[in-house]
Amino acid sequence: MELLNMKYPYPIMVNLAGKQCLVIGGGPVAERKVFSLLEAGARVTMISMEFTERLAELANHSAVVLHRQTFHPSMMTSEEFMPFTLVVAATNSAEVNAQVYEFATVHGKLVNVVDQPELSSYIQPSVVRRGKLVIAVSTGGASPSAARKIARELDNNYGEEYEIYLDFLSEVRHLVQSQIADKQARQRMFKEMLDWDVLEKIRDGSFDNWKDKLYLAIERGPWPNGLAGQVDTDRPSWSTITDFGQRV
Ligand SMILES: C[C@@]1(CC(=O)O)C2=NC(=C\c3[nH]c(c(CCC(=O)O)c3CC(=O)O)Cc3[nH]c(c(CC(=O)O)c3CCC(=O)O)/C=C3\N/C(=C\2)[C@@H](CCC(=O)O)[C@]3(C)CC(=O)O)/[C@H]1CCC(=O)O
Ligand SMILES: NC(=O)c1ccc[n+]([C@@H]2O[C@H](COP(=O)([O-])OP(=O)(O)OC[C@H]3O[C@@H](n4cnc5c(N)ncnc54)[C@H](O)[C@@H]3O)[C@@H](O)[C@H]2O)c1
Repeated sequence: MELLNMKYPYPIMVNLAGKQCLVIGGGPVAERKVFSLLEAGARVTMISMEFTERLAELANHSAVVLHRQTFHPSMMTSEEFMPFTLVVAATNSAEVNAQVYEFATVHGKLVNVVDQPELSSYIQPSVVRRGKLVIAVSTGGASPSAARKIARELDNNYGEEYEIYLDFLSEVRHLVQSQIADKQARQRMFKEMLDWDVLEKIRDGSFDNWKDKLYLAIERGPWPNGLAGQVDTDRPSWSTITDFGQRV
């Protein structure tokens, strides 16, 4: 079976809020990994002989815990290792990084090895963030520069307005879920509301006013309870959901 031979990375968004993560190494690459872990709300512990200035500064503000020492598997009993959800091997020694990998894998931890993508159990993509919208680009280690370049292109195409847009979509989705009982009606609404010119409204400053009117209209209803197509004439008809948002 074709599927059995596939070995593509499995793309998931991991919730690391409040999770303990361990980073071995304290150079610029470790620093980059630590900043993205902190952005995800992780609690970071580091082991390294040396640390960059910014890492030392983070430690001064209690954002990370630093252990200034050489990594050796024996220095951590498995009990101590238990709290770590994931591990990053970011020293400049391929041998030490491979040791970290072995050690972490034996203990069932997710591990990123910065110089050996083939060992990594996860690879870090290049990321564009707009609030709830996360666009991740990966080449699976083939060309980190290409991943970065493509992410920059997306960065130019998806402006800051997407943060407000995603908050809006999330909010209106909850509102629709509470107001429209019929599943088909809801799903059609979710699809068709993407055709409303919301991004345009955010850009031209008319969004807040329009949103208030839209929410009132959704709350006012009434919305169909029957099957698609069986809608009373005084209710917003199926054919007008697309332009419902434009008319409020
Ligand atoms: C996306 C990003 C995320 C991040 O790290 O935060 C990331 N690398 C970034 C930048 C970058 N890295 C390197 C350059 C120099 C130019 C070049 O070499 O191309 C640049 C470009 C730059 O700095 O502009 C050098 C490099 N990187 C790796 C190796 C080792 C090797 O290939 O063996 C070497 C060679 C070391 C050497 O030999 O000197 C390995 C990995 N780098 C990855 C991720 C993973 C694969 C991502 C993928 O392709 O899917 C992977 C496998 C492991 C991992 O880290 O998970 C981040 C962009 C952040 C942003 O968006 O701004
Ligand atoms: N994944 C990526 O995006 C990427 C990008 C560039 C480079 N790299 C690779 O990452 C490696 C690290 O890059 P860097 O610029 O941060 O290197 P660096 O040389 O500046 O820092 C290495 C760090 O590892 C620590 N270290 C070394 N041996 C150790 C040990 N036995 N125990 C504990 N700490 C130890 C050092 O004290 C230092 O803080 C590079 O050698 C390169 O192979 C990866």
